[in-house]
Amino acid sequence: MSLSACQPSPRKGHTVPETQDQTVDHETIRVAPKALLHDHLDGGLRPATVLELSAQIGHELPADDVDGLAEWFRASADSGSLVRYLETFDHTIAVMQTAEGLRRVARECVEDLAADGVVYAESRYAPEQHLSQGLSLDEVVEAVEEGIREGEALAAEAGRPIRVDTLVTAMRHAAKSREIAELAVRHRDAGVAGFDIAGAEAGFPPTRHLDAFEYLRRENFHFTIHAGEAFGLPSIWEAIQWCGAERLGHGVRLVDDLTIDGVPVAELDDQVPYAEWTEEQLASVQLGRLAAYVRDRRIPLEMCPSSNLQTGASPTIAAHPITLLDRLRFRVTLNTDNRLMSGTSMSREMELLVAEAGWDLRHLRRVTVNAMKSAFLPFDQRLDIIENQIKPFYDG
Ligand SMILES: O=c1[nH]cnc2c1ncn2[C@H]1C[C@H](O)[C@@H](CO)O1
Ligand SMILES: [Zn+2]
Repeated sequence: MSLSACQPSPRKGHTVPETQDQTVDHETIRVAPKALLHDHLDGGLRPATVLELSAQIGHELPADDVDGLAEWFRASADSGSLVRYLETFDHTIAVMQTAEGLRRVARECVEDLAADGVVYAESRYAPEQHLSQGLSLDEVVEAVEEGIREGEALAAEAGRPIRVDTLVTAMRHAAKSREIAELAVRHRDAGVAGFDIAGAEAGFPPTRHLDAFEYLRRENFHFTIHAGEAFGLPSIWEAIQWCGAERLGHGVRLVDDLTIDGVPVAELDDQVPYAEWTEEQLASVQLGRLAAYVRDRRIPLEMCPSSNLQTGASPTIAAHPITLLDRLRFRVTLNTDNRLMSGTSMSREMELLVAEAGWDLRHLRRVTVNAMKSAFLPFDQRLDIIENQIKPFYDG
């Protein structure tokens, strides 16, 4: 992909002079420090690792070489339906059933993120899906944390320091969320920074898991909820107002609560890309009560553009609500969701927005700082990363 390839490359030290045109080239994006809040551990395996581990355990795969398998995941996830998208995880979860497999996948995840310039990430997975070979829930968490610490050490040795915390997820169709919430809290001092629910959204509202969320609040623990991806405003409303979610996983359907003269913005006749909207057009957008609450309270949106294209939540990158919500100053963050299923990375998500949605370095800085502000990390540590890693790069 060519991205303003004629732009001057950044100064030595990879900082960007304040006077420089804010368009951004491939190399600047690659080296820019990134913060990632929404990345599934079981959605980010290397195809080569899936092949190798499958061969060891006799698991049958739909392709037998690296490129073929990578393409199979991407194409199969490209179904336009979240439920079908989720079926592809059978092949990654199959090779994450032993401590060794989990440790390796976690280690490689950290190395891959660090190589992409990510300096802080929260990696999530559902321990209840990794019990088929006899591991206990605690053993699953311990294996993942070991792998992450190994990955952090290797990345530091390679000169790419990264901090990775985990979010422990409960599957929303199951009835284990209270037990999983207690598991997360048990490991809070060993790298688990928060809790989440994931899986098919329609038919499985967040309030099914109210007991878990009430428990987590009593424990002063952090949680986010996948909401407003395959289902609309009621799911977001429940996640925030009933369950007390601190952040929203996706939240893309919040756009349904934005109107101009009573018409939802996504249904306007004249569909101009959000990047091209004038200030006057932006000022004419009316926020419904829920959208206004989300913006007023600075509730972070963990947005994942490529994933949303695959599940049908958005038609194109240019028309993705992330650009409108950012321009309206919601607290937007940019994420990968599932790097394997989307064939993506943080750099690629940034490149797509620059190439197709009019983003420049100021947008990338904003979503990066937003993500760090919204991390489930102690305040002083968030500040340290913003001041010492993110701002020195983006502000030059
Ligand atoms: O985007 C998603 N929405 C809902 N659930 C998801 C998404 N991506 C991954 N998951 C599910 C599948 C994984 O097995 C599980 C835990 O990471 O979370
Ligand atoms: Zn997700």
